[in-house]
Amino acid sequence: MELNDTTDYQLCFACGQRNPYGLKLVFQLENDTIVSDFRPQAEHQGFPGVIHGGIVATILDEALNRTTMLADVPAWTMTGRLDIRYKRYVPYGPLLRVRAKLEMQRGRMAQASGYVTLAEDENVILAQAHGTFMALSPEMITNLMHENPAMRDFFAPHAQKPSDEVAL
Ligand SMILES: CCCCCCCCCC(=O)SCCNC(=O)CCNC(=O)[C@H](O)C(C)(C)COP(=O)(O)OP(=O)(O)OC[C@H]1O[C@@H](n2cnc3c(N)ncnc32)[C@H](O)[C@@H]1OP(=O)(O)O
Repeated sequence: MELNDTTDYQLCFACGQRNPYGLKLVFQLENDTIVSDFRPQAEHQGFPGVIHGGIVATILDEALNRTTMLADVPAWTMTGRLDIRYKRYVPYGPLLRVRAKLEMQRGRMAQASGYVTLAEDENVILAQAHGTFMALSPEMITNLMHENPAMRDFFAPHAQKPSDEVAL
């Protein structure tokens, strides 16, 4: 299972390593948990010294979204709903850590939860989230691969099987 896009696309705002404006998140698997560390840059602040809530939301969104790769039927998903509780302000400076877990999968829908802490102190939760994610249809993945050939390797396991293909 590939958690990170290593194709020559890599333009996702959260995880694309070629996106000059992106967060360049890299995900790892620790048992059943998706984990990523992130060091905010000056331009990620809202109030001085405080990481913008939208950036925190992006980190949580992307991490929760990745948990659907851990499902019995792994799937690339669209975020349908994301509920965030900002418990404490996220400081500019220290390394951050996000952890996310898949809670359930039923049909095309999955639910996940996760939280952001300082990497050096995971006891204090700064923000936590719960979300609902809907699997991209095989047809959509097939279209994505058609329009973005560079992403074929990434999406191929989730594309339509030849037997599913509709005769033209
Ligand atoms: C390249 C490297 C990797 C990149 C990863 C990038 C991750 C990016 C994460 C994102 O930012 S995704 C972009 C932000 N999200 C969107 O743009 C989603 C926009 N919304 C949609 O496309 C559709 O509304 C959605 C896919 C979420 C659902 O539409 P569907 O047509 O697939 O579902 P439908 O409306 O038929 O509903 C099917 C079931 O799901 C339920 N459902 C749909 N949307 C829901 C929702 N939001 N929350 C809870 N349940 C939902 C719905 O009630 C229903 O339940 P039942 O079957 O029991 O009737």
